[in-house]
Amino acid sequence: MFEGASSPRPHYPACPEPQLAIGTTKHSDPGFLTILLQSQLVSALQVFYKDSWLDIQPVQGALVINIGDLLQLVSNGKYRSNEHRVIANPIGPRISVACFFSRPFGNTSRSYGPIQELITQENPAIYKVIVIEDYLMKFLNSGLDSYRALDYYRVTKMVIEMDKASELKLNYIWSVLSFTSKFMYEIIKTLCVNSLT
Ligand SMILES: O=C(O)CCC(=O)C(=O)O
Ligand SMILES: [Fe+2]
Repeated sequence: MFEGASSPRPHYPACPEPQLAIGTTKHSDPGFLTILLQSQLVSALQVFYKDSWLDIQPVQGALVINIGDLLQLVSNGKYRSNEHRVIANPIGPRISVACFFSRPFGNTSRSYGPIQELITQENPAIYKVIVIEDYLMKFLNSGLDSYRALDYYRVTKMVIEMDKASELKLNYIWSVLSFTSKFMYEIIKTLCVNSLT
């Protein structure tokens, strides 16, 4: 086994009423890569692709490779992690063997960021550097949210683009406001002066 690899065996009991159960919720794997030997028994793994769920049919002797969030981060978004889920099934138990390639265990102060060689002026870093400890906390706390831990590390640039019509409208509102406030100021001044004299 490589450093940073773990190999749990997800075990899914048969579900008598799958229509009432969730199975595993939609998620992307937090590490770099996951190599999966799917149970041949039943098709239960689904990948979210172009707004719909696709069944990943088990193929005899084939391994499924899932790209994880950390690979998306270090490749500066060139490789995209996939969102997947496992649906509940009346046939089972289903046992698959997953090998997660994540990060060296025990060293939670380790940091990762987009690979320097991939960063140019045309392709600036779209992710900040993460510290594993902080990232894992965000991952564990994200629960059923659709906002992923990785999303917290996006470099966001607020670009406010305004079309000509909105700009004209804004200028108009601004001039009306400043005229009104000048007008109001003059009225208040006159009232004050009058009341004092
Ligand atoms: O059991 C499977 O087919 C997928 C398991 C999985 O997505 C996971 O353990 O992260
Ligand atoms: Fe997964």
